[in-house]
Amino acid sequence: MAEGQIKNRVCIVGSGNWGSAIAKIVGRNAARLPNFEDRVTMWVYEEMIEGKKLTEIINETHENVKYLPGHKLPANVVAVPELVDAAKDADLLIFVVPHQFVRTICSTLLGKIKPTAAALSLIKGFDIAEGGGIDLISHIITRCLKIPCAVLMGANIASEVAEEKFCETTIGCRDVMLAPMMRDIIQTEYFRVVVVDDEDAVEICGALKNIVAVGAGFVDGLGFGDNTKAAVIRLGLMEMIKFVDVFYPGSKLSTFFESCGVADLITTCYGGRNRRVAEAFVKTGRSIKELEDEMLNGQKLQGPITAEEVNHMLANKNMENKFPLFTAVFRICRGELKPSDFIDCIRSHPEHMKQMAPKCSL
Ligand SMILES: NC(=O)c1ccc[n+]([C@@H]2O[C@H](COP(=O)([O-])OP(=O)(O)OC[C@H]3O[C@@H](n4cnc5c(N)ncnc54)[C@H](O)[C@@H]3O)[C@@H](O)[C@H]2O)c1
Ligand SMILES: O=P(O)(O)OC[C@H](O)CO
Repeated sequence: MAEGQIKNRVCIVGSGNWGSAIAKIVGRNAARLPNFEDRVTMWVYEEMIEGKKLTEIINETHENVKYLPGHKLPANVVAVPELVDAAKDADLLIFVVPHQFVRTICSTLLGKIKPTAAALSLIKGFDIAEGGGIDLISHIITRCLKIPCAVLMGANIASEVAEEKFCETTIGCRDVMLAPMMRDIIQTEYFRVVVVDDEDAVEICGALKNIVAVGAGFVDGLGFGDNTKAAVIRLGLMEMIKFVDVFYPGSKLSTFFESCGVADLITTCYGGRNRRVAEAFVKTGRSIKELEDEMLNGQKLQGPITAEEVNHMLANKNMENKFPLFTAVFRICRGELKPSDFIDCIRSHPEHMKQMAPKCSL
């Protein structure tokens, strides 16, 4: 990051639904804070909208008419179609793309960004690692680009944030020098930031909650009620805690009580896209891919792919039965089980077998 009187330049890598909502916040903060350059670049994966380039529409109208229609972006947010042009001078790179695109983006940026830059990832998801495990997206960014990467996750449905409805978010950042800068460029009166140092657990919460949201959509589609959904949320939370406990030991239980944990689970299981498409999947019997294309107008689902990535690791480690909810979501999305099998899969959940309160090593 630039020090002293030098102003930090920000690039937002991504311009989807969440990318555009966060651009509204970041643009305004950059314009008002003395230690940031006013101009914020926003990399846009170029596409044509009714014969016109999306970048041109955004720069002329200050509205991302495809991914966040009805909301004006600040005029200092400039849409740039070339990734390297957008990112090369940035001191802070805010990554906010569907997780399946991150490796390609990193390889395009390799050697083309400032070596002193820092990153903040808003991406909820994992990737498959060599050797049968999973990779955290922030780790991929750090490893590929050789820059530090903090994370931001929370109960943050983009449309509500864009409407400036009050909410909280969690930044996971171990670097005490970078944390205030990250908070300042993000925080507003209506978007309140809590910074914790438990980076990996924050990010894992953000990824895993999307699997639980798919389960919540299944029970909605099957016509169950709020008690059932509460059970899915609770069992999902317990699997999230166990996942972190087993695979990322040393994380803190308190992180699950931040916005990135319980709060995001609740919002996503009631108001998110993963829930909505999973409900339609049960009600219509059509494929998730078909419904994603039809219902989301180019926006991307993260839950079904994350369930697949997590299952890849659980199956390799022979641990699918320890995470029956994650496993059932994966098998139902894949067509190996019927949606109506969901409750049977979680009826005898390990959480129901405990005789006493769990002993958690977190
Ligand atoms: N939308 C939300 O409410 C929300 C809230 C919090 C976090 N998130 C997370 O933020 C991340 C980004 O989500 P989003 O809602 O901004 O995106 P989105 O779901 O709106 O995805 C669409 C974006 O992907 C881009 N895209 C399509 N094909 C591409 C390609 N081949 N390469 C690169 N980009 C391509 C599109 O141009 C568009 O900008 C996800 O991990 C999501 O889980 C989303
Ligand atoms: O719409 P979803 O299901 O991708 O969830 C959006 C956000 O992650 C909620 O915080």
